[in-house]
Amino acid sequence: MTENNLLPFDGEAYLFPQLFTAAESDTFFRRLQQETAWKQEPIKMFGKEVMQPRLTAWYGDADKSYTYSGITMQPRAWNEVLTTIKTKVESAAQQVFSSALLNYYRNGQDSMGWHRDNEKQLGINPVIASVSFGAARTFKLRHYEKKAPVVSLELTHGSLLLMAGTTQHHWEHALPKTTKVQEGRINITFRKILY
Ligand SMILES: O=C(O)CCC(=O)C(=O)O
Ligand SMILES: [Fe+2]
Repeated sequence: MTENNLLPFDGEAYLFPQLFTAAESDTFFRRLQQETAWKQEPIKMFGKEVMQPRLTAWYGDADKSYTYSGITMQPRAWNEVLTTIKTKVESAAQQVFSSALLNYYRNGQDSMGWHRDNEKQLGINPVIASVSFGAARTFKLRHYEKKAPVVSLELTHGSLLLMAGTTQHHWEHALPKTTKVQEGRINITFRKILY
């Protein structure tokens, strides 16, 4: 990997700030916003059902369903725009993906809490490829056991973040709420589901 590792120890994270040009990214944002089957899903939090603070959709190879934060998602078939993005991401990541979780953060009040992408279905040291379009948002990683240090990144329009190695064991990540952003952001995390 020619990019610099952003994590000081216990994992790997690499940022490609401009995998896609601004013009490509504008088109992808608009198409993903319009063509995706967005839904707001409930999630169990301390035994209570609450709505997730974002819209989501799950796409992927037909034989790979996925359980994420307690919800099992049936994948929709890859469409043209996702296939185009996936092909470019696979060549940057040097790895093939089976599935994609799409997240639509409608504004700065939409968010994702601290978690690790450590489901057994992803294997021991998964590569997670995270592409962002639309409003730039701050993404945070922090060491899981120590809750520090915190590494903050700006995920800008057309960027790719790769998390690899032992990151999902030792680091958790989040997309915090912010009052500074009024515009939407669409994120796609490509994953490889093994079974
Ligand atoms: O929106 C982001 O950048 C984070 C998404 C994420 O962590 C996930 O889908 O697991
Ligand atoms: Fe995640």
